Amino acid sequence: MRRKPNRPGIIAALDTPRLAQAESWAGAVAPHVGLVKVGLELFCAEGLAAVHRVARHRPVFLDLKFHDIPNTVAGAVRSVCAAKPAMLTLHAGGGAAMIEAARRAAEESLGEERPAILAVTVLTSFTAAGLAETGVAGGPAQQVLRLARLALEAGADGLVCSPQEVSRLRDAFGDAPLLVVPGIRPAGSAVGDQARIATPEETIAAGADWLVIGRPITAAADPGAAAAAIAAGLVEA
Ligand SMILES: O=c1ccn([C@@H]2O[C@H](COP(=O)(O)O)[C@@H](O)[C@H]2O)c(=O)[nH]1
Repeated sequence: MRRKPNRPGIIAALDTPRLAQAESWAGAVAPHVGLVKVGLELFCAEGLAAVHRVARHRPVFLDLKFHDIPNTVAGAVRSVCAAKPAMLTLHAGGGAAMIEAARRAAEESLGEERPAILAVTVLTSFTAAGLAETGVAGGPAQQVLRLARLALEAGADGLVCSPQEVSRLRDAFGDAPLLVVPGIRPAGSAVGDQARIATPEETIAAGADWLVIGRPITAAADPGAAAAAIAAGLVEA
């Protein structure tokens, strides 16, 4: 299982349906990032082949956000373990039994080499109002803490949360959980569909382990240079 990084790092999100594009980005950013992300867009187009191919550049954060009955999620985890991702995600809202089944399946598939199991708490695109529309009152921070406790008690190795919950999670759960954080926007970059955001430096200062960064890198004229600039900012921070 992938342990905590020696220092906080970047996961570059390769969000494209084209494997050739993903490989080109992976090659360009590899010197500046710790992992590359394969998400739904690339996986639905190219499947496990994409994980094998981009893993030639950096270890893979497989962000498919499983959310189904425990037996189905366990089967999905066994299937993706064939490509040996370093980390995979599921929705904490799938419940304790689902998370326990996922961890067991990963352990049975790969033993010590298993991927870290990360539980997605509240998507970074949610505002408090949007979350209330789904029937969750009390706001994102409260719901993130509730789901984080459930997920960690069920055996998750870490959490996916927004930059705005990182320090509260550290206060509540200490240093041990891996905190993997999207919703990162360097000063001046387009916010897009993200809602709960912060800069890379603010997020590291709050206690994140990994920053998941997509469009601020991949939409840049030179993705390698964009990743290098963000990484340099983190070293200074
Ligand atoms: O709550 C979440 C969980 C996952 N993501 C993923 O992170 C990247 C962010 O990309 P940007 O282009 O930097 O917005 C993307 O792949 C999401 O699927 C997230 O944003 N929020």
